[in-house]
Amino acid sequence: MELRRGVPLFYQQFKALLKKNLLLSWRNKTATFIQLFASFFFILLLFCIDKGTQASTSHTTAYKTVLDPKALVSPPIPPCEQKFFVKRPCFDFVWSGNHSVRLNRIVSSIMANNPGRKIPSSKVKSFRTTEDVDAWLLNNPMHCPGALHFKEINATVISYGIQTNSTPVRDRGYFEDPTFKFQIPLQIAAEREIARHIIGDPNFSWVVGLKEFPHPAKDGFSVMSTIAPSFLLAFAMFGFAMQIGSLVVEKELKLRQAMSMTGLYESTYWFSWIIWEGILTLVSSILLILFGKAFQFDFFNKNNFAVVFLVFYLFQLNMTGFAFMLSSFISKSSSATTVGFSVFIVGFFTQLVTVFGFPYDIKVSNIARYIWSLFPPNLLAVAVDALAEATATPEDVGISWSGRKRCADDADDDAGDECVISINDVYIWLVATSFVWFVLAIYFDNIIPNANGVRKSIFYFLQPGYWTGKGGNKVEEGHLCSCMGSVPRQEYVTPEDEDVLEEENIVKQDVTEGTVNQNVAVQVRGLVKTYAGTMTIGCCKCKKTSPYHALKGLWMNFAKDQLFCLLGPNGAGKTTVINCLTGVTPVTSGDALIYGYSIRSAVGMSNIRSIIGVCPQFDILWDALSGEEHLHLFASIKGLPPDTINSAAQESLAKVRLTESAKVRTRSYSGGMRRRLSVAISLIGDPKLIILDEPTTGMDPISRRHVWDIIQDAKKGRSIVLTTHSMEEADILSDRIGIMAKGRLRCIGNSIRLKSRFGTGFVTNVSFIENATAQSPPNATVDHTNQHEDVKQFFKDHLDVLPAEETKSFLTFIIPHEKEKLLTKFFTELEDRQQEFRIADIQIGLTTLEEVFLNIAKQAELESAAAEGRLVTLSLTSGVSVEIPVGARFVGIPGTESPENPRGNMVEVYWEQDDSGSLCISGHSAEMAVPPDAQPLISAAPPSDRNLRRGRRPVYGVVINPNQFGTANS
Ligand SMILES: Nc1ncnc2c1ncn2[C@@H]1O[C@H](COP(=O)(O)OP(=O)(O)OP(=O)(O)O)[C@@H](O)[C@H]1O
Repeated sequence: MELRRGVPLFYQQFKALLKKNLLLSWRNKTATFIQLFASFFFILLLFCIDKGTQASTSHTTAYKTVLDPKALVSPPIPPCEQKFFVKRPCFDFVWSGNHSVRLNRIVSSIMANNPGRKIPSSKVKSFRTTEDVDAWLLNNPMHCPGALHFKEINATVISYGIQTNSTPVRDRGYFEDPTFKFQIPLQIAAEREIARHIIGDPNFSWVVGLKEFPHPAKDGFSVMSTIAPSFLLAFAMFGFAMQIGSLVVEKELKLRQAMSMTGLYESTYWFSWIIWEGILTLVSSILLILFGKAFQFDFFNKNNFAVVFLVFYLFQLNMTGFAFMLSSFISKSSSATTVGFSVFIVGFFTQLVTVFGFPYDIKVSNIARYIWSLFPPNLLAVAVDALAEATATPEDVGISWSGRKRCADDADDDAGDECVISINDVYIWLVATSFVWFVLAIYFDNIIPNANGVRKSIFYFLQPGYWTGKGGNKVEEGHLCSCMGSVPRQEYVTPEDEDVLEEENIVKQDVTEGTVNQNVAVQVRGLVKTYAGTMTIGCCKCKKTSPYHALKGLWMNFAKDQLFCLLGPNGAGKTTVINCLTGVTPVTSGDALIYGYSIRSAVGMSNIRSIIGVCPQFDILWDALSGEEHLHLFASIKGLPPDTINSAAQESLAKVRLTESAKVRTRSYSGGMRRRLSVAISLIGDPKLIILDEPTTGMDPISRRHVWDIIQDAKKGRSIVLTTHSMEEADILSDRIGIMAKGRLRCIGNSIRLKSRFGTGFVTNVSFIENATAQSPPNATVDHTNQHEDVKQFFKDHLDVLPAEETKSFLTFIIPHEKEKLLTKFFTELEDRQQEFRIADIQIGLTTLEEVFLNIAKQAELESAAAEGRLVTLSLTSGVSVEIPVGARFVGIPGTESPENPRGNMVEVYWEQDDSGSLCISGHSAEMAVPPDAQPLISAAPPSDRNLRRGRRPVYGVVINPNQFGTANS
């Protein structure tokens, strides 16, 4: 099948990724809804705050333009209850001068003639003198808003004085004005009634009108310029945190790595995200303005639509770039909210500062302004402030499209030269910094180590190969701020195993002759992978790790049309081999050719990606996508022609028996189904090489057998590299097996060869005639012991072996390979005596692959322990403890020498591997005399004994070379 390449592939991948983003957003409806519609809630909040603010200033016309002020005509004395926070019982007024009859009459008239309301006598309190009133007011604060003090001078003159309660009392945000509310009505009433009394005309009157000045509206508290920037920033934070989360999740779950392994262009990846986020921000910006208009904000109604839209759209786009850049530094998606919140908090304060005028003022240096403008919330604040200013009063008309280039103060001639930034300048800043964020996002993404600790050099973009696509993909490992320790060269070690050596020589011959073997799918040429030790300098500590040789020089061929199985204990290096072959991790030295393409070349790797299918060790799937959608996505990324994608996906699903669950989201898949889908993804596009890293892990036996069938089927016409911990799987599926341990290939060959070379020998099961009693007289007892003893003796006499396992009905013997020549004759004779020994059946077979595996793993562990010189304490049954090297078999015990036994005693130590594969002592033999011909190999004591310095004196065993004496070594 011809796969797409170049621009058509870019477009196909772009469409597939856009569809994936659309599906993920659609499936994650709550988050998407919040991202798009959060503006509604913030606009609603702004509306409520605006209404609240208007209510709190409704008593004053200061914030309104007053052109034709209305007069307040002869205001009445208000009831005392209208005084803020008055205490009951309260009085509308108190007065002094009650000893005078005339004055009493005047006050009665004030009460009776109060416009609109007669004042009852219970609401007025009289005193004789001014001092009495003062004493009462002092003792009864807040019980009365005003006092009148009358004095009769003569028949035609009555003087009066007024007192008001001027304690500043605030209610719902504003202070009561005692002059207008209480003093002036009292004054008008007193003067009116005194005049009527003196003139003697009860209807004498005049009209007093109280009017404010006509005035322009005062600049007051503007919700849009003060609170709105923070609110709009908070609204943008939803999208911001989600964008970081989406990018980091794909990184964290290695989804991006899986797509890259399938051949995804880096440019497509970024482009698809930018376009998708661009669409979301476009919609949310339009919705924001529509909601603003719906709530009748002048800010949205009077300013030109395009002017306001561009502010919010460019700001949100800028925040997207900012989010992309920050996501490079974050490795856990759970941190996205924290980062979003932190940016909001910082933005909140810097916006406050911006609204107060810093640094967008002619007096502040340009440098400060440029630095300040790098933080997107500040640009939003300055733009929103300008737009709010332009619609602050009813007379303001807002900013038109053509007016976007004018500074807010330009209209004001006096302050015209003060303005430093127009809305148009904000646009330019937002566009320019968005571009910077996107470029930095790609740059940091390349130079900050990915989930596998791989990154590019900090100057990678200066390499011409990066731009031409030839060799510019060189990657490094380790953290940016880590000082890489020097990587020691991996010394060449000649393989001990003859098959491994032969394989190595075959590959080396190809390398020397420069030939590419046409029968070989993958040729591994001296692959070395060393994870460099790093020294990370933290704030208070320095963490140092030493280099680790994960692969120590692998030479092998994986033939075409064959399944090669890589086995090995945990940490052997299997996944590292796969990661090197798939370009996930760079190789330290050596190379590998996959169908002739080198994994070390960028061009080679891009060709390799189109011909391989990979099933990674852990399922790399989007929970919200279905099995079918996964296959469509990966098929598109791979470059399958669009008209074949659906059929290829259906075929792959059918192969792994997931057709019925094709439309079910993988969140609902069982572990086995997820694994099968991963296998299906690796099969899509008919790859020439399939790499399966533990494909059946976690599967039940039925699913496992089914996947084996799939693999058997897939073997036809292509090569498969399989790693597994299931020996049964390896035995059934493999054409060839390589067992690795500690980064080296330990053996290679087909299953039978490995078993015969590395197994302990032939397993022979002898089963006895069951229910022998049935053929014996009823009360006769069959002596199993005798039966068994005879057979045991027969094996002992002829092959010198004892049973490895014994039950009532069978005996199991392991016959070493060396005895192979004796076997034909031995079994013929045993069969002849079958009746005599009452043997029902004799079965003979090779030892299992598992045993081979365990032997190889144990051998590797022993070698490594010996090389590292690790010590462990052997506690003897005699009570003595000796320090011995891990893996030592025969150990002489110091202090057991005697005149009769001058060489002392030794024990044979039995080793086993614990769950983690490390060697541990399982027991030891009885003490025996060290044979005279045995040679001590080494003393376990290290040259400088730290324990001695601590005052303890450990006993060190003497390792004895088992080859130096005959009997013990058998
Ligand atoms: N990025 C890394 N940095 C340092 N050491 C690493 C890194 N990745 C792997 N290793 C080490 O390399 C060794 C080989 O690891 P690898 O994953 O290849 O083993 P494996 O044979 O696949 O094991 P398993 O069967 O558990 O998957 C291990 O000791 C591992 O700790």
